[in-house]
Amino acid sequence: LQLPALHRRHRSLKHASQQPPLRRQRHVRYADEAVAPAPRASKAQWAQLRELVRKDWPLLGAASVALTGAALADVAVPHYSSGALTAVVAKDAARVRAQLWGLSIASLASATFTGVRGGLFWLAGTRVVTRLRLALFGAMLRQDIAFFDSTSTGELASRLSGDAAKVSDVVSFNLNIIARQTLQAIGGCVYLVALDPPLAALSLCGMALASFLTDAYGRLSRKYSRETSDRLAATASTADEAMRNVRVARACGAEPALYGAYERQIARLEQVQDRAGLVYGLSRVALGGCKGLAAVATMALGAKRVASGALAPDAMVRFAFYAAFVNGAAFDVGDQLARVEDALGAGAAAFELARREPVWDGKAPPSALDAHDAPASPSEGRVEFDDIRFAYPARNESQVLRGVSVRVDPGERVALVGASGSGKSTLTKLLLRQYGATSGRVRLDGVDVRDIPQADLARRVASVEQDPALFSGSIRDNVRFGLTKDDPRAADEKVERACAAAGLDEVAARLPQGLETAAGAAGTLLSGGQRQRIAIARALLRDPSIIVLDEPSSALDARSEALVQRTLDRLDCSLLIVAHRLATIKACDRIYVLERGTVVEAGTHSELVESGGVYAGMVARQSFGD
Ligand SMILES: Nc1ncnc2c1ncn2[C@@H]1O[C@H](COP(=O)(O)OP(=O)(O)OP(=O)(O)O)[C@@H](O)[C@H]1O
Repeated sequence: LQLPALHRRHRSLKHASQQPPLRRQRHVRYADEAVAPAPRASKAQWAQLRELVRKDWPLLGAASVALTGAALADVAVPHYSSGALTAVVAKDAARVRAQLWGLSIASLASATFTGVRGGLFWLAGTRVVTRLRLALFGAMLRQDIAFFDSTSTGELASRLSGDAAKVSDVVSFNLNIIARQTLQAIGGCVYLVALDPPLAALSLCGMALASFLTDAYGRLSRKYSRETSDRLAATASTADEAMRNVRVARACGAEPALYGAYERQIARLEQVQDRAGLVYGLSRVALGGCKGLAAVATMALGAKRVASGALAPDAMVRFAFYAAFVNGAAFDVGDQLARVEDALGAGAAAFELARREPVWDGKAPPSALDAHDAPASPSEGRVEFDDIRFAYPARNESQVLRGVSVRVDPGERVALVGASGSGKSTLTKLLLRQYGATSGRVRLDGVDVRDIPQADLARRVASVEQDPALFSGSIRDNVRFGLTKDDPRAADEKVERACAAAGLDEVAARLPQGLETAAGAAGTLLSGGQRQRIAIARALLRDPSIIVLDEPSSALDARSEALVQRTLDRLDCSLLIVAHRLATIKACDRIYVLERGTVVEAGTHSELVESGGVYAGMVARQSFGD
């Protein structure tokens, strides 16, 4: 599952815009349509499975040798057990002993080889699931941000855990059983034909009918399996959203509504699982019936042939043993083949995701995973938004930015103000290259941001979001998040300096373990203001040439606000601030006022107040886009 070479992923905007909408690429189907047999697992899925196991060929080779040994030993078992039985009936003690010795050796050999085979296949399966999960997680990290707008994290987690495990079972168990039972069935068939060809032909007809039924069941089960995994992903996504937002849910008394939503998703899942169970039951009835009738017919013909003298009674006993042995093996092969198809059906979405190419434009890929060695370019922090038009991919029809031009010169502080929804944050997202402009250019130091490797862009532009995201780990870990240990910027004294500049030191002094205090999953153990300071310290530590600051309107108290303001004043890098506070705005070199995706005014605080326009109205109302 190596991702294709980078150059193949360079796409033109035109190409990108021809991609089908993301919704259509996903496979969650909720309609309770009649279940039609699904096509066989596609060649692509088999090819991906082969690719996954390729590195484990030595392991699988050794497992196959053990498997062949186990199968041969197993084929010998009915020979000795039927021989022992006929010797017992004939009261031939010497033959009974000889047969029992043979049976003991065959059984011990079978047990040993089976153990080795099982262990080695298990190991191979573990490696496959690890590789698939890594490929999936890497693919997720590489996706364009628009992908995450239309795919829930719960669904992705479900692909990563459940679907990947199913695919690994194919290697650990299913293919292993298929190979073993196929060898046993072939060996047994050879034995049957050698014993009595007409009787063998009848037995084989019964098996052919059973395999036809198994195949039909396999197709249905594959379809159900795909549906089950999609619906499981949907339930995971509902649960994930509810758990992530449990505090809001509690505050709104929304638990019953959330429970109801989950219950509906589970009911849909149950529906498809019920149908799958019914089909499974019916298939067992048909297969069991077919097996039983084939055994009766074989016995009847065998009895006739023994009565006519065409077949020795001893040979008939052997035949009965081997017919049951081959029947069992053939049945298992069919059953396991259905499970393989089933698992590949369930894993199809995971495979597709692992191979999904992010939709992007420009020379550099959108994820730093693909640009480890990008050299740090010198940067002066000059930004130009040049006649930007933009609509979010998930909402193509509504233009959020309509011809916006904004400039930030090196070392300048520039504020974006305007009513909620006017497009201020969106503009900053284009600088961070979370999305690509539909038309127009965003340049950093004269270079289109789409051509700057993501790792380099992350070095030059730091961002402080309105509601900063934190990761599990300590406050210190969160401040140096993303920096490697050998990065000189991650040194303890630098972290402490950045924390002091952001006012985090006094927060840490009040916490039991200072900067080592856990932030809690998603920063739940800290207040909004504390999270904001961590994000500011994180940005300062990176020593960027420009900081994008989406200012919260209320997360900091007056004292912290003054402290952060003083810190910002001392910075010599450029600042692009989505501003909500007069103190911040006044200190800016230029202010752009946005209204419904266009710049309606630009200038300094005093110029704009004097002009008596939209901004002057905001100042009069003391309201800056809240
Ligand atoms: N990921 C997204 N997908 C689709 N539409 C979005 C997305 N993010 C924002 N929008 C829409 O884009 C418009 C502009 O949003 P934006 O966040 O840029 O506004 P803003 O001026 O920063 O507002 P605020 O001051 O409230 O943060 C809004 O109508 C919003 O609904």
